[in-house]
Amino acid sequence: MNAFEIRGGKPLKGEITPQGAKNEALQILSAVLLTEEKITISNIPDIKDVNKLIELLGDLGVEVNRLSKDTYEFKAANINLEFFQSQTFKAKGGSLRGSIMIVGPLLARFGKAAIPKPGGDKIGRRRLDTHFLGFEKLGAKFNYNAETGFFNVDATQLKGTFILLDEASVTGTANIVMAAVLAKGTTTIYNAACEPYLQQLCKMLNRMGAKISGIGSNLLTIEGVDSLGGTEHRLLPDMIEIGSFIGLAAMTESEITIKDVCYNELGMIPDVFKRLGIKLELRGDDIYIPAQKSYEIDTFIDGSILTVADAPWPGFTPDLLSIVLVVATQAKGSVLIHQKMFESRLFFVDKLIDMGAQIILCDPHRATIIGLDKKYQLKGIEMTSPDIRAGVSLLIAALSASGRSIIHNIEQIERGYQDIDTRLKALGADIRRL
Ligand SMILES: CC(=O)N[C@H]1[C@@H](OP(=O)(O)OP(=O)(O)OC[C@H]2O[C@@H](n3ccc(=O)[nH]c3=O)[C@H](O)[C@@H]2O)O[C@H](CO)[C@@H](O)[C@@H]1O
Ligand SMILES: C=C(OP(=O)(O)O)C(=O)O
Repeated sequence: MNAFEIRGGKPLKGEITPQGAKNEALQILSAVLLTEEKITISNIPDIKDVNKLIELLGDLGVEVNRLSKDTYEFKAANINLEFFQSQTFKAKGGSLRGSIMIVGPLLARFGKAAIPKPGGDKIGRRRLDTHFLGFEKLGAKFNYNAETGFFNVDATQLKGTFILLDEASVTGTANIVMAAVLAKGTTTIYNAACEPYLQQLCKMLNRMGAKISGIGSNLLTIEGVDSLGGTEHRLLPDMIEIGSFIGLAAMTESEITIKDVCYNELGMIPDVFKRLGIKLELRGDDIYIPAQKSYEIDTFIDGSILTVADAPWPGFTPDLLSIVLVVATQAKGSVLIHQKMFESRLFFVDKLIDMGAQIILCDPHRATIIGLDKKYQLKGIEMTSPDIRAGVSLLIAALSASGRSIIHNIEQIERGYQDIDTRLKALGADIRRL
């Protein structure tokens, strides 16, 4: 297992460009299975989870052509459905969360699909009911084979229908949309997730010939078509990286410009950081963060302590709550972090407490942070990254802390952040891979 050694306490300076969005990439890559024609995708991040899915597509028989560092061409003309039975598929398909989204397209195009129980972060229960209840509504038969650990679905012909999702699941909505585009008749999906990455997926599917309306809302209407064609697609910048860099700048008193952020797609992310007292300016389509000695957490209008909670889009994404939490440890004032969606994502606060942060973990979902207002610097320690976002939060804490920190299990961070050590070094960070 690799580790990072960080010597913290140095302000950083410069420009950083966000990578293409990890979670959009996983949806868009799955969609290439819907057509036998060529699909070109650009701004693909070179990160573990995305590369694993690309490899899996290749194993399934998709022709994969890398045109440049971040641009690939895919052609899913000859899919090997036998591959589902293999041990390789079990190992690779189960190693990331995003692989679940190959089920919808395969079911739609070939009438059957299987997937081992998918991986991803260990951040609490991560059920898949929404996905399979949706497929069943479209007429598929579903079974989970406890012995093999595989979810299987099959259908001779999917039929459009009204589906009220049991929750606004992001990957669940993407999966059901990709199944419904080739179903017979009209599908209406209510309580659909509507975050920008899903909007991107729906727009791409429409360019391929699908008929989806209601994009951006929680009510999607999909008129099924017989087949889909090729297209070109560019991924948005990764909004979680953008939020992480805003947090990094504030914590380390750094002057940083985050380039080409597609500000209009960031929803309430900039405002949440502003409520922590962080100054940021929109310059063109860049976010400029000046070096700040201090930042003060807002209160609610009635003077009560601010709560930052996650919610399905357009609410605040759960993937940035760990970053907000770490940034609050050095703010002036207090904030309650309420992680409603995942029940095991806040346990990493132990490490921050060891570093000197003042945090009360109220229960698995809530933590109160009493900001130190930079009066006491965090101190470097040795720690292990439990999940991707906690990992980056610990990295930010280590960069702001005095002395030396070691972060183990950085594979978690590298699931989602491309060349993070090299890019931070370019800003002046003292970070070394062990
Ligand atoms: C590969 C990928 O894209 N992963 C993202 C995707 O995961 P993923 O699609 O797996 O997450 P879901 O949207 O299905 O659900 C996330 C969690 O929130 C809960 N939930 C969801 C909706 C709802 O209305 N109420 C509710 O409580 C679910 O039970 C689950 O515990 O979306 C999550 C929520 O933005 C992100 O954290 C993940 O990074
Ligand atoms: C939880 C995340 O990823 P995944 O769903 O792939 O585990 C994340 O990106 O923060």
